[in-house]
Amino acid sequence: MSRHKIIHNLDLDDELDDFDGGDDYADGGEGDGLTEEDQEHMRQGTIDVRSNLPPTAANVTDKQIQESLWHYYYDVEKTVKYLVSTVEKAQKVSKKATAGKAQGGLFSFASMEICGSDAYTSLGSVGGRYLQQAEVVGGDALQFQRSSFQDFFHDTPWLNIPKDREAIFTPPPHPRGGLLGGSSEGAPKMSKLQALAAARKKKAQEDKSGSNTGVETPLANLKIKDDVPPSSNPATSHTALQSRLSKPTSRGFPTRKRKDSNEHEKVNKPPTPTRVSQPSTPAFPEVTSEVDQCEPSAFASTMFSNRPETSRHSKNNYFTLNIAANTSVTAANPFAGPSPDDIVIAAQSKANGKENKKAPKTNGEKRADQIAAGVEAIKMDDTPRAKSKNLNVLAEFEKAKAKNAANFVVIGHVDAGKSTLMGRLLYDLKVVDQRTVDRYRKEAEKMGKSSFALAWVLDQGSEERARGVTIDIAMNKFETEKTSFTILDAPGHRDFIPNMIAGASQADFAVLVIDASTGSFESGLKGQTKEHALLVRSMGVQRLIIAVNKLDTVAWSEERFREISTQVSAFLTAAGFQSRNIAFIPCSGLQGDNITRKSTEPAALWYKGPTLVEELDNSQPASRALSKPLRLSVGDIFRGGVQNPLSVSGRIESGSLQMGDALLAQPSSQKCYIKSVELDNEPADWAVAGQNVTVHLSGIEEQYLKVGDVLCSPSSPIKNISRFTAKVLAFEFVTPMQIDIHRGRLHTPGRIIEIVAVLDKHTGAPVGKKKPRVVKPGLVARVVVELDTAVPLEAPSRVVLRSGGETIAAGLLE
Ligand SMILES: Nc1nc2c(ncn2[C@@H]2O[C@H](COP(=O)(O)OP(=O)(O)OP(=O)(O)O)[C@@H](O)[C@H]2O)c(=O)[nH]1
Repeated sequence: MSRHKIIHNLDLDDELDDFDGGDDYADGGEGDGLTEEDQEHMRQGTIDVRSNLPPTAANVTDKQIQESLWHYYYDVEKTVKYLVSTVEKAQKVSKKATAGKAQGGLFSFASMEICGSDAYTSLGSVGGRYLQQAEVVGGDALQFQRSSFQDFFHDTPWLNIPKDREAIFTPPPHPRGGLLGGSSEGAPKMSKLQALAAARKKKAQEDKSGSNTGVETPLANLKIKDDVPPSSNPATSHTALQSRLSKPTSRGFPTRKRKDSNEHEKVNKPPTPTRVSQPSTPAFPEVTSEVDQCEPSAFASTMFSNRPETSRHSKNNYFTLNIAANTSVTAANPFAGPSPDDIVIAAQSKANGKENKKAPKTNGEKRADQIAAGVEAIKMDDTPRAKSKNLNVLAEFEKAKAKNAANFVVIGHVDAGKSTLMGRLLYDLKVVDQRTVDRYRKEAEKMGKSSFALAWVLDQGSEERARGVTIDIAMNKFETEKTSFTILDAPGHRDFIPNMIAGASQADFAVLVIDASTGSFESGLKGQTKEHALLVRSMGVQRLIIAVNKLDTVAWSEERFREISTQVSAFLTAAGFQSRNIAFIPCSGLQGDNITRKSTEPAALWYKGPTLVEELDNSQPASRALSKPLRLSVGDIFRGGVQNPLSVSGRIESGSLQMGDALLAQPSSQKCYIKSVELDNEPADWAVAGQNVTVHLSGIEEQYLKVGDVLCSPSSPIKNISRFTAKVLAFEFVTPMQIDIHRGRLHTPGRIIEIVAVLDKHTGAPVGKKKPRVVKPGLVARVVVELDTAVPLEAPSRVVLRSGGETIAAGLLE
């Protein structure tokens, strides 16, 4: 049985009895308090042992026999063996002592030196190891000791000991341990009889001083924390224990319930792994502030491990603290603690005000809220408004003959080389200058991550740089002759898929980066390569450019390129991409081959197709929902414009806006006004669908706006809904279940309450059973989703449904 189990199986009462009896063990009683059964065992055992002892051990007393019998649980054989060996040892000592005496009695004195101060102070009593041994065996040795002692001093006047006969007391070689005090760790192991004698001595001292230290120590170890109500468990409460432990007892031996002669030793050993340990200090600062609390011993912890959790140290507290602590220490230990997905969602739901859900309001509170809302509604808005130029924005847009604008999201498995590829592209197009890249290179080298220098052009966060992983969408712009592009560099790590979804929701098309190096393509395909491709497709992305990257690692093998292209295009067409909308480019982001210039590598000359930038420029201009009502998804909120107004940035999904326009923020239903507009950090009078814009607002306070909200025109507002029907493609098994609903930056909890039908992928007609209980991965189904709170959503928004950190389905609101 494991030690853990042994300790758990101990009976508390038994153990406490042992504590009671442990000291009585040495009180000299001869079986006082023994049960009748024990007395009979003892009587018979004494007879048996005596009859088995050899003549050399004739001097052994009944008391010694009985102590040994008790120790060995009436095992006659062991008792005899033990007593014989003890007598033999004593006789050896005695012989040596005799020899010593013959040499002037110095040996016995030397022996006393070995015993050290114990022997000296316990002279004639117990405690000194040597003397004690002699006393136990009785007979010759002890007599010899005493006589030799007397002999030694017979010619010595009192207190006038000649120098050459003075004792030199040397301390014991090890700190004294065990029952005589001090730690038993590192101390020489006591013999059993030494332990008995030590216990006697201790008892005698306690009797003298009237103190009860013998029970106080285990009691202190068993101390139950004050926050456990004493009455909750009378058998184990502090007072109950104290009264039990300090109860006087007349028994000479502990009761026979003892299971193992070594149990004390066991429970006094260092803490077991089962101990309910406090979390380490740095992670839980709040907990460490309570260091004044007594820690229970290992024994007590084990015995009381079932006690109710205290409010202060409840598991919940640990969990909350853990998250809080880890969010700030991720740089030190990046992947410790809760997953970044948890952190992202926790932070965003906090921003959405969904953390710490309040208790339902009372009627009185509701009435007060209504009155406050009414007052708010009739309040005069005295914020100075920007004067509208009353432009015909669509006509202005036509006139401007602006370049095509396109957003593309860069997706792919973690470490496929997405950021490096985009960093290279920006560097080669001179969007990023040489000095900046040199600086990144030096800094990256210092951190031992020199290969990430180009990725740092996109990965600007210190945590991203320390971890070498993209965490959030990085936005960058560049222009070709025909098009103004916005790069949305998405994280590849599965923990940051919510951020990838936010990026994909703003994209007109996608660049899928695949790591062609040996083994990486295969593992990426099983990982996020497929998931990302499926996600962007479900979110309405139709065009995909596949950058078959890191071809430098496989010597620009055309065969490898073909193999990857074949496998990936088979998967993509199965996922709903049309072959004319997908293109493959062999490239090396690190070396810059086939990104903005054709590769000059001799091994890469087999490729005659376009570079990545050329392929990007071939993209058809994205259609803009210019004539539809305004919908601006809030991607970021900040203060900092002229006179510090509240500013938001995001993509205009549909419609248009201009300075001075009134807006409605949903779901808060707060009205506000556009004070000024910025496009690409330049002031502008207006902006249209498809553009990423910054608007500085007036007439609204921060608490009414959150990331993921929608700004719309008050005349055609988006509605807040708490239930919708959607046509979704299942990535995993879908059943009525708890989910998180993602639309762009909006995340909200809810549940699938009904699976209406599984649908034919091509016709959209219901197939199979009505209201099936489960949708298998790969099938399309119509589901009804209920949200915890009403949010601005409308058909035909694209939503992603996730559960437990996995994307389970994605599709369109109906
Ligand atoms: N040999 C070689 N290594 C490359 C190439 N492109 C990127 N790498 C290396 O691959 C590693 C990962 O590059 P990143 O650009 O951070 O990859 P990523 O896909 O952006 O990573 P996440 O955004 O975290 O998913 C870095 O060490 C790069 O130097 C390439 O073309 N050839």
